[in-house]
Amino acid sequence: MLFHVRMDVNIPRGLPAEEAKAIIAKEKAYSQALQQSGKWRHIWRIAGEYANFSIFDVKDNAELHEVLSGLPLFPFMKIEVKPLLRHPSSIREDDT
Ligand SMILES: O=C(O)C[C@H]1C=CC(=O)O1
Repeated sequence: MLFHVRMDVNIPRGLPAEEAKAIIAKEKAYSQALQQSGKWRHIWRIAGEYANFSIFDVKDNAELHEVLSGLPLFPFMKIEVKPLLRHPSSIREDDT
């Protein structure tokens, strides 16, 4: 199943810089492993915001929840999810 996900990150100002740096490094490794696996299909930065639009390809809602709640930055994120399905006019082979 495909999901469009928006993640807005808000790291509290009080979090020590070294701690924030370590969490961001973990997040990058976690994200890149999921991209390698094919479950995190796309990620784009939203210009001018500490936020991204992503496309996930996972088995079901439960797997999406597991993946998202495992994000090292999860405690500092607002996440919005929209389920996607193939558009009947689509000419692309890879959007299911
Ligand atoms: O920077 C972000 O958008 C938040 C998060 C998502 C992937 C990653 O490496 O960091």
